[in-house]
Amino acid sequence: MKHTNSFADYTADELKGILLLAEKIKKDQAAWSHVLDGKKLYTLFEKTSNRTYLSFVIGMEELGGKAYNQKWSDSNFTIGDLMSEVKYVCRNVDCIMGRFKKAETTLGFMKNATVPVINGCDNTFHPTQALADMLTLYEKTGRFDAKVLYIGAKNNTYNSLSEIVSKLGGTLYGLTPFSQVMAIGDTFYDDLKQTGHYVELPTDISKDELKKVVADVDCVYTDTWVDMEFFTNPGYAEKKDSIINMMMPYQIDAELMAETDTLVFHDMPIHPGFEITQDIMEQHLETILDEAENRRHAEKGLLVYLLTGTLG
Ligand SMILES: NC(=O)NCCC[C@H](N)C(=O)O
Repeated sequence: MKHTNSFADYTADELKGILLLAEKIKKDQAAWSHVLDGKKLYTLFEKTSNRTYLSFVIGMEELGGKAYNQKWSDSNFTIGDLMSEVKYVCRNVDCIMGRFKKAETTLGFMKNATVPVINGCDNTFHPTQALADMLTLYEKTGRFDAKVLYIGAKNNTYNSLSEIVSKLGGTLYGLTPFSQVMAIGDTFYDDLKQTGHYVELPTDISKDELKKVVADVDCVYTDTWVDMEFFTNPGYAEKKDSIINMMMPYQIDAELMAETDTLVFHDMPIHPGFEITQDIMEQHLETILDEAENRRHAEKGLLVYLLTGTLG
């Protein structure tokens, strides 16, 4: 029984196995349409969602299983003892996917659950997005050891992407002038640096130097400058202008992407005019939609692995 939160809990071979399984299922969906017959997935959303909801619910159905969705606000998890509620849920379902605002809640579920719990994005990690990103990179480059330049806020998506790229032998270059408040261990980034596959770029890097990195990598990746729940944080309105001013020099724009065929990824929802310009978004939208669709395919590989113990 295995939970999915930090990729520190997975070996590189396991991750490659899940991605290859995902690719196999994607190429012959009919052959896998009964593999999870009778299996039940409970999906819980405290944070809002489009891709995580659709990909898990439809993915589970395509594998022969069923997903039962619940809004966090309609649930009883916060009005009583969490441990006993989680244990009760596990008497009913085979797997839990939770998208919670805080890592403490994700970890509370993982500590008490007797079925696999998948983190569907909290304030620290977004592992299923990272699996979809690697599947997309593998499809487009034929390699697991891809080179990725992430430009944007240091956040949940960044953490999981950094973990998986470095674990699979690629290189993650991070240009992250702004950091979200996250419940991450003190040594997380130092440990990544120790791998030799994670490089933090100086925020005063010149545009010419940055363009050289862009030309050298397989993919430039960006995400929203503030996580979705951040909008409701007290004080956000006052901070908004300073965040925009700080981040605007790092926008993915035509000048940065000139004379290169480097891929552009975004985990969506996109905010054109902020982390990426409208023209660059439109130019790379098919790739971004391939990446978004791959949420479902990557999660199908993960669900089959977690619920059957096989990598196909
Ligand atoms: N594809 C997604 O699941 N996107 C939304 C989550 C990422 C973003 N960093 C957030 O937490 O709001």
